[in-house]
Amino acid sequence: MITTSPSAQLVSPASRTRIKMCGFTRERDVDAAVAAGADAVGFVLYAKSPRYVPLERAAELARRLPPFVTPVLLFVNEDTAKIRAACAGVTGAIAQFHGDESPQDCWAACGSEARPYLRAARIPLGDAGRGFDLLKFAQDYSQAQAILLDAHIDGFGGGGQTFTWSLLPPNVDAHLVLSGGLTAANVIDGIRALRPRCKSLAVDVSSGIEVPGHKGIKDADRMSEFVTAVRQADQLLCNK
Ligand SMILES: O=C(O)c1ccccc1N[C@@H]1O[C@H](COP(=O)(O)O)[C@@H](O)[C@H]1O
Repeated sequence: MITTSPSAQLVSPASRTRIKMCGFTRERDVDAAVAAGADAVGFVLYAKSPRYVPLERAAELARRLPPFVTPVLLFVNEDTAKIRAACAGVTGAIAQFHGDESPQDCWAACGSEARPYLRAARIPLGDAGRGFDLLKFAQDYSQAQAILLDAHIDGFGGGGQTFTWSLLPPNVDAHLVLSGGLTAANVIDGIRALRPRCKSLAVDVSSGIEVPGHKGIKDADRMSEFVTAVRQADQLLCNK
């Protein structure tokens, strides 16, 4: 017989928010992310990023991952042949397109090979977010496995900035991944604001799990706190 403490709550599978952590450069941080409960671990293959790792290094780090933790390769306006080669070099990898890639670019690099990919939608900061047509974007990139929402900043991403979640449309016919400036302190609000608006919601964090001032160097405590906060959000939404 399975017993639970009176205060224990079962979280239904539908309400378990998947967590991607991104921008890894070190073995110990990858291991800590897995231990904390990350579902996906991202590697930035964009040479201008402070979190950049060459493909061989990403592949080496990804080999540490246990089954059912997905490696994600992040690209910004990369050459199609290089994307294909990179994905082929990392077992089980999915791609994240974070630049100006068109639907056709994404299809040529991944879709035509039946490889899942995420497409980043870079939402303008503040009130300007109102002008971003997420419904059209989701339709244009309907072949993507999910649309990843990030704040529009210089340098394409990883800036630790939030956009205004409340300005997004109430009904988006897509799986969404919320990112951009998430931390253990704000992710509960983010999940509560976004999950009712889409088919499913996952979250993605990079800056918010780093040692302050050290891009690409992750903090094990921050990773655990982030996962704990996401699980609290799941409980809150489960009990509504
Ligand atoms: O991490 C980077 O340096 C980066 C560079 C270029 C494009 C995207 C990048 N990171 C991604 O941006 C989002 C949000 O990150 P943050 O939590 O606000 O730091 C996330 O998907 C990162 O992987």
